[in-house]
Amino acid sequence: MSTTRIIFGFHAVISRLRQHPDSVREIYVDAGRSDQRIRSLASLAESRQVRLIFCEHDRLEKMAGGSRHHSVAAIVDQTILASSIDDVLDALNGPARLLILDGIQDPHNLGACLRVADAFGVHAVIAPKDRAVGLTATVYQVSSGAADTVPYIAVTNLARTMRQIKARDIWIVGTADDAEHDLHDFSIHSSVAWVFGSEEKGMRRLTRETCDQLVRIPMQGGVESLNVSVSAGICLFETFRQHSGKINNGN
Ligand SMILES: C[S@@+](CC[C@H](N)C(=O)[O-])C[C@H]1O[C@@H](n2cnc3c(N)ncnc32)[C@H](O)[C@@H]1O
Repeated sequence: MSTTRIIFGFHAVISRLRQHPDSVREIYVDAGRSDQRIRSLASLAESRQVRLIFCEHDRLEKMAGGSRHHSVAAIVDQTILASSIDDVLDALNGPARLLILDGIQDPHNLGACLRVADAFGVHAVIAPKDRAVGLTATVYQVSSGAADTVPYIAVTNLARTMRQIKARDIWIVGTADDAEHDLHDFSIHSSVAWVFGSEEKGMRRLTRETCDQLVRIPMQGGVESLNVSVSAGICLFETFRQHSGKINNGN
């Protein structure tokens, strides 16, 4: 028997319908809405043969349990995009791009990290099973569908997983505002795993020590550090920029 979960919001529900229509059991829509957005969703659901149920606003509120639902929810089967890092790496036929998140607590940050991971072609997001938020309904919603496109792999021992990644010739770059190397002067390896720390404490000591190199994003103002998803966006954009430059220059 497969486990189900509830996802909320137009982006999350539409993305799930497009990526994994067979996993969508039913969709709930606020009966008070009949605008164009709802009509497009209804026609997409019909084309994928998924039942759309118009219900009272209160029912959606209860289903959402405090999350913002934007008048739409869906009951879906849990999808597992990949169960191990080896699954992901074995399926690649080019350089790897990975994102390692060491203990993100805030679902908004994890959702935003998944979103930038999707935008910049990350092959998997890896995080510890314990002391990290995991794929909650809010993460799904904030990720705007990226939780359905980027494999999220929760591991028991992050440092051990990092060593496995290194053994596959992937360069591991940790990020910290006190790192010696500056992102400006940093040539990013073709296969790279970026590591980001938690909101409050940054990377744990062992995680930091297991990195091949540490890099900082230069900042000008008075704040000590950037938000983790903003940092991930900057580093992944820079990776994308350098790697596409290499392709364009024929290197
Ligand atoms: C909010 S910061 C953590 C701040 C925490 N107080 C610390 O001591 O690291 C969350 C994560 O974003 C990344 N980050 C934030 N600012 C950065 C910067 N200027 N350069 C590199 N990474 C940064 C790091 O991965 C950091 O662990």
